[in-house]
Amino acid sequence: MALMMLVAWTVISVQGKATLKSQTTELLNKWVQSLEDGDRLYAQLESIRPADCGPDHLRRLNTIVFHENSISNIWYFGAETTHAQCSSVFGAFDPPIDLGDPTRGLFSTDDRVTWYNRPISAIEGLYTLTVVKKGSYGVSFTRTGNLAVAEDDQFYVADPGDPDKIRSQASGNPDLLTAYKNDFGPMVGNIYARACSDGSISLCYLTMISSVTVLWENKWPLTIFFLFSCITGFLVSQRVNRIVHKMRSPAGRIRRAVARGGAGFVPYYQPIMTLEAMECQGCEVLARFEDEYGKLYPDQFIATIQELGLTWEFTEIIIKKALKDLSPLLAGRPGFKVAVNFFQADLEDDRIQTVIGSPVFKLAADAKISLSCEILETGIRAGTSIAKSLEYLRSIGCSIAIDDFGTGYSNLAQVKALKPDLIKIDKMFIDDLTHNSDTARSAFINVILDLASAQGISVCAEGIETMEQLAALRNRSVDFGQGYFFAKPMPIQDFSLYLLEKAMKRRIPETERLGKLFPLVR
Ligand SMILES: Nc1nc2c(ncn2[C@@H]2O[C@@H]3COP(=O)(O)O[C@H]4[C@@H](O)[C@H](n5cnc6c(=O)[nH]c(N)nc65)O[C@@H]4COP(=O)(O)O[C@H]3[C@H]2O)c(=O)[nH]1
Repeated sequence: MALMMLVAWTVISVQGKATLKSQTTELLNKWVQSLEDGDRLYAQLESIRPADCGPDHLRRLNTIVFHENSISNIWYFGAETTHAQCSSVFGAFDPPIDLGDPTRGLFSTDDRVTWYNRPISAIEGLYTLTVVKKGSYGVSFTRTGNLAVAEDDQFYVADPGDPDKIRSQASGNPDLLTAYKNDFGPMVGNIYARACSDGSISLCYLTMISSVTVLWENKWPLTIFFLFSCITGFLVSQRVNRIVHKMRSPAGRIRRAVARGGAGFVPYYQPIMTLEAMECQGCEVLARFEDEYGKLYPDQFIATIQELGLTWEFTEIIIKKALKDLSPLLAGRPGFKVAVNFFQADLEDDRIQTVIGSPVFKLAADAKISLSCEILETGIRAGTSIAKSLEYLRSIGCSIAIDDFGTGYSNLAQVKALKPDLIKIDKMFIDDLTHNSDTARSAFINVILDLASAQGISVCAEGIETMEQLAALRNRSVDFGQGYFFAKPMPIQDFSLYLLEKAMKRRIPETERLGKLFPLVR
């Protein structure tokens, strides 16, 4: 945008400078013409007799002014060469006005006219530029603009009688600039530019022309400038919007979190219980996410992770965090299974060596934690190399679980081929399970149980919420269960307490037995 504005501004400046230069040259020519007119006039004026400021004298002065193009007023000084006796515009002065040296300029400002800094109320409001005096007469020129020259920040006024001669000067004098501003009338404004002369004197003619004039006279750069501004403004705002939106979108947030090594991802743990002994034999690791923009739940970010192709990076982050959380907790619990959800994409194709061969498995082995790889039933597709990956995982000590079983369309042969250690029956089959239920879903559970028992595969029921569901599952000899009935997924602090509490309860019968063996003697 800055570049576009620079281009637009350069175009305007170049155009503006050209305009200023031509206007300055025009002004200079008019000025020289005026001076020549004045010179021609003096001889004629000196011949006027009698010069007494009487009606006849004034009429003759007026007649001369009438026929002149560039002369606006004729002054008569008489014997007192510094005192104006009369003028063609103002008539006779009584008493005469002391003008001092009338070869100097007269400047007018908005609210007063100053002649040598002395207000002359009689001619207030009129704009007379310069009086050039020769002999008894002086002339004021028709306003053609003043000629000014500038060198660096010095500001000079040219002598009207000799444009090459500098008569007055000011350095940043605001009064003088104001005076010029007014003398230039509507042309003058807040922009001034220099058009340097080519001559030997290193002076630049300075004129001031309003920015409005410059822009107005150069409509096309102005149009381009505004168009550029509008378009760039629009594009920039769009871009900013997109960036902000991207940053706040789930995709942006997840990408940032993964890039920062998993900041914002927190593993939660949900206990997996043995339904016979009702003991916590393992847990499922379920990811949660929270950053400065708030929380995201798995149904909001799991698909995004897949779309971004960050599946393994994410799984590694979760496994590492879970191992760090659980290592101190599971030291005395051999056989405790930590189930982690895997993405199907990571188990397919050539990812097996690069991805599955990850150091996280070594970390798990070092911490003596047995991982269980959960893979969605919907992820089982014929013709993929998923079986090879699962074989590899099994070889490094990972057990295999088919998650959300019943929601996919895998046939039993496909499932058998994968040789899973565990099948997790989806919650929807558990939802309408009652003690005596004989619905189609409940019949499906029986089929799975038969299949699993024939193949030596364990079964876990997901989403157990009620005592009734639990009873029905225990009656069917389902091995494991998971659900809000036992506990919701929880952060590591709560999960540690949960395990501790369970361990304490297990010891109670022992304590009771001890109590019986060694009753308290009071
Ligand atoms: N209504 C009800 N819900 C229960 C009950 N017991 C457990 N759940 C919920 O059911 C989901 C079980 O996990 P899932 O089938 O693996 O389904 C998971 C899993 O497929 C995926 N997911 C979660 N964390 C991860 C992860 O770290 N990696 C991968 N790849 N997927 C994950 O997101 C899914 C949803 O996870 P969550 O929202 O944590 O939802 C969890 C859990 O909170 C219950 O009794 N009632």
